[in-house]
Amino acid sequence: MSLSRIKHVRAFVARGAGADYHDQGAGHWIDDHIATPMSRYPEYRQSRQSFGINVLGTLVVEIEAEDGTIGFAVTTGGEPAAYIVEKHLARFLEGRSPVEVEKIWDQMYFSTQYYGRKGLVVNAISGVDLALWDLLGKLRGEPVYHMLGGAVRDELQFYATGARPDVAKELGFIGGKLPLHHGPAEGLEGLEKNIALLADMRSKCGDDFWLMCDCWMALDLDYATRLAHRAWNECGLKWIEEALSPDDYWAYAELRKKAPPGLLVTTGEHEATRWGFRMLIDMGCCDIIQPDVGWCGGVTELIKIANYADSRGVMMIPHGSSVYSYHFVITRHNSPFAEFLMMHPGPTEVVPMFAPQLLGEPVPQNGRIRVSALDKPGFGVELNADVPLHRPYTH
Ligand SMILES: C[C@H](O)[C@H](O)[C@@H](O)[C@@H](O)C(=O)O
Ligand SMILES: [Mg+2]
Repeated sequence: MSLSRIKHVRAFVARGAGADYHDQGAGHWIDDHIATPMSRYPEYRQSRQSFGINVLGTLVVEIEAEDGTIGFAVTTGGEPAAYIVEKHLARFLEGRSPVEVEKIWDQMYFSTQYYGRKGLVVNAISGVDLALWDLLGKLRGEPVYHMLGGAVRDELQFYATGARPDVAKELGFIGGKLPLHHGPAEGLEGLEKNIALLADMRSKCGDDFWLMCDCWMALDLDYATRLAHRAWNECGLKWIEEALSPDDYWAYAELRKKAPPGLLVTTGEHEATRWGFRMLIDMGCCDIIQPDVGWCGGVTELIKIANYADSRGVMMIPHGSSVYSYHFVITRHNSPFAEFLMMHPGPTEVVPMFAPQLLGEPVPQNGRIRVSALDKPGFGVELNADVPLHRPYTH
C-alpha cells in the first residue's frame, strides 16, 4: 500500500498571536513586567516585546501531496525559519513518501547540524515534522494519536498558565502557573513582591490547588534557591519552572540538590533534541521535563525524548503547544496532565491557545478535553483562511 508522494513544501509567515503567542496586543498579562534574563536592564523590564520576544512571528509549513492533500503546522519561527524550510529542508521531502518520517527527520537534522542543533533551526525542523505527521494522518484518515499508539486515558486534564490561578481554579483546571515578575536585579524588594503575589494567590486558591511559578530563565542559583525555599515554606509552591539559563545544566543540578524536598524543579521548553534532554535527565537537573513539540524537534523527536524520560522515571509534560502536544500526551503514561496557556488578556476566560490561526482547535471544558475531541485526521485542525499569510521565499 503506497501513499501519495510529497509534491510541494511551502513556508509562510503569519503575524499576531497564534503559535508565536507572545505576539499579543497591549495590556495582555503575558507582557506585564515579567522577569526575564533581560530584566537586568531597566529599559527592558516592563515589556518582553521591548527586547523582541515577538520578533519572529509564526512559521506556517504546508506539505502538499500529489493527490492534493495538504498537511500543515504552525510554530514559532517567522521569516528566518521560512528561509530554512524553503532553501534547505524542502529538498529532503519533495518527491518522497510521507511515511519516511524517521529518514526525513534524520536528513533535516544532520544536514543542518553545522549551524543548527537548537533554537530557530530545530523550530523549523519541528514545523516540517508536525506538518508531515498532519499530512500522514490526513492521507491515512486517522488522528495523530492513533499513529502514536492510541490513548491511555479517556481525557486530558490541564493546569493553566496565566496571571489568574484563582480564575483557573474556578474554571476547573487542576492548577495554576504564575509568571514571575521580579528578577535578581530588583533585589530583596523584588523578591518580597514575588512572594507576596504567590502568597496572595495561595490564599485565594486554597491549600490544595496546585500553584506553580514560571521564572522564564531569569534567575541565578542563589536567588532561585532563596525563592524556592520561601515559596515552598510560605506558599506551598508545587514547582519552580525554568529558573535558570537553559545552558547552565550545572546550576540546575545544584538547584535541585538545594531545593526543599517536595518542591519540584522543572525545565526544558527551550531545550531541544534527545541529546539535550538526556543531558537534563542524566545530570539530575529536573523532576519534570517540559519540551515544546514545536521547538524540540517535532513529534518524531519527542517520541525519543519521552521514551528516555519514561525509562528514567521522569515526567514529560510538554510546554503549551495546543493540539501538537495533546495528541502526544494522551498516549503516554508519564505525561499525566498537560499545560494550557491562557491567551485571553485577563486571563479571565478560556480561548483557543493558538487563536486565531487554527480552526477547530479544542479547548478545555472544566479543565479537561475528552479524547473524542481529537478524533479527526491528522492534528484535527485547519488553517484559518482569514489569517493573512506571507511567503517570503520560494525554491
Ligand atoms: C508565562 C511564561 O512567562 C511564558 O510566557 C510561558 O509561555 C512559558 O514559559 C510557559 O511555560 O507557558
Ligand atoms: Mg515555562
